[in-house]
Amino acid sequence: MFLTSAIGNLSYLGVSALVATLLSGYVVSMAVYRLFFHPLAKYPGPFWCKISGWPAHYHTSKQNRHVWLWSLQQQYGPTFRYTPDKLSVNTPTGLKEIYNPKANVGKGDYYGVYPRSPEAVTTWNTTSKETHNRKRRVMNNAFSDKALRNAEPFVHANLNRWCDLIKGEIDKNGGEWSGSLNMADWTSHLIFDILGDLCFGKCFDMKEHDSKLRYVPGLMIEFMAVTHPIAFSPLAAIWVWLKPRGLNSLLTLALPPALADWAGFVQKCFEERAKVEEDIKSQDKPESDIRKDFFHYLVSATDPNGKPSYGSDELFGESESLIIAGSDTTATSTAAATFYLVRNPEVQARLAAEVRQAFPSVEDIKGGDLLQKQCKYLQAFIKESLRMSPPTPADMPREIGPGGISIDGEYVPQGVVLSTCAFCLHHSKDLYDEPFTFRPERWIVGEKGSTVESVARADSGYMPFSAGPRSCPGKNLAYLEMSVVIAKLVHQFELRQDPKSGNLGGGSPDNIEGRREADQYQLYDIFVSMRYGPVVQFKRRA
Ligand code: HEM
Repeated sequence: MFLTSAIGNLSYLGVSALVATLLSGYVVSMAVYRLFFHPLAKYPGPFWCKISGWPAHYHTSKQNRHVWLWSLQQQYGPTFRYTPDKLSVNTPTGLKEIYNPKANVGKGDYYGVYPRSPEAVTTWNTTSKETHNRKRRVMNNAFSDKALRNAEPFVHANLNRWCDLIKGEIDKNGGEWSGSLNMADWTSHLIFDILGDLCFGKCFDMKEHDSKLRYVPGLMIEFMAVTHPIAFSPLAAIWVWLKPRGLNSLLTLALPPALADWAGFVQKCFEERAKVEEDIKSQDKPESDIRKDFFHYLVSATDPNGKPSYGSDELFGESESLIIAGSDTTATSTAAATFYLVRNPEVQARLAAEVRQAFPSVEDIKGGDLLQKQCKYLQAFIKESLRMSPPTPADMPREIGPGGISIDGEYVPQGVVLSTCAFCLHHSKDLYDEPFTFRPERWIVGEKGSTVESVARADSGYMPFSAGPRSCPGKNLAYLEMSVVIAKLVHQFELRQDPKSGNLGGGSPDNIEGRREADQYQLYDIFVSMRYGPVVQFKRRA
């Protein structure tokens, strides 16, 4: 009664002053709590990051999240606080303890931002362990050794055609060096085509000069570039809360055109593929006629009652995740590999010699022990490319569950978000000598000072595919693709940087810390990565 009459007597200015005072009080007490009483108060980190998540959001929106985290590691050591409730733990034990099947952690709000509806959650973005177990079993079947053996011919068919197109570029230019080819685009077209074949049983034909689909990778980038900063913003929890309360419907109505086109492309991919499966079944064709692409494993998965496991929204979600996870990552690593080939001619020559000795004819190159175990320098080259430029370069956040967790011997309570960051670990001076120098020999015992201990130390921080139950199921496919692409390239061609392309793709001394090495392939974090160049010319190898 007294309060109502007091408020009734206040002027407009008085009410504003009261609200401002209450708000400031809240902000100040929250800041004091976060600085001095929060469970993460004892960890080092920038002042503003301890009281607010906006500095981290700023660097995310600039696509520099991984580089920024690395610069904090330089300043504060491997373990630091970078938002009020997030701790980055860039140590080999941190990596093991956070990302293992028994760790008391799960995916949280970051991932909850992505699904377009509750039914469209995927293997990648589900926050439920139960749902993940169910989905991951299906995914593991799709990536089994047998499934990969069935998939390999399609990788070669696309790759051989791509190499023929490169030869066409050489011939068009007079038969010696080709014109200048931007490998960010060329590798993207190749890997998208392979993914189309392996996932939906149909190559997208993006590598063909008359392709009408070359705009699609740009749509996907736009989707990630918009969604990733939202998912890492301090408003992510509110966003996730609002999604089933009207936000999803609003987004369906008011989606920016590029994002709507992207959703349309994914929808078309999975509807066309679902129709093929239906047609085959209705025509009672033999089992052997069915292409065992990834989609086949999803569409034929059944629950314990024999009913299809995946509804159409879920199939949409999985298709979208697979296109992004399976194409952009491998395209980035392949573009990065061509960058390191042209920047390191002596490495390129040694690779060519190794591959040509193992496979006298380019047609003989195929996955298996000879390529993937005995070609040691090739495998070291791939590892070094993925170390220097990991395609998912920043943090993979994991939220601690009830009861907390012990990390590097320290107790951290429920609700805190932990992560390691691939770019930080991969550029840690404690694990790698000269971490910004490209040196495949660091992975081979006995070469240029590498010892059993130094290689084991390097391995302990190597995490391009993450680790544990949510690590990448496509890892073996990615290694297979990279191995055959690089082997077939160096077997047939010499590659050189277009002299007129300047330092496209590399770092620059006047850039921010972490982006200053001219010979490091630069990634722009959108959870996966945007990249530019390198611009490469090709010549037939004598
Ligand atoms: C160089 C290539 C690749 C890299 C560096 C890479 C990296 C990763 C990483 C770091 C994760 C963990 C993401 C997280 O914790 O949020 C992941 C998950 C995943 N990747 Fe890959 N990936 C690659 C290729 C592929 C390919 C070729 C496919 C499939 C065609 C694929 C499918 C997936 C899926 C479905 C997940 C979600 C797994 C789960 O949550 O259980 N990836 N990948």
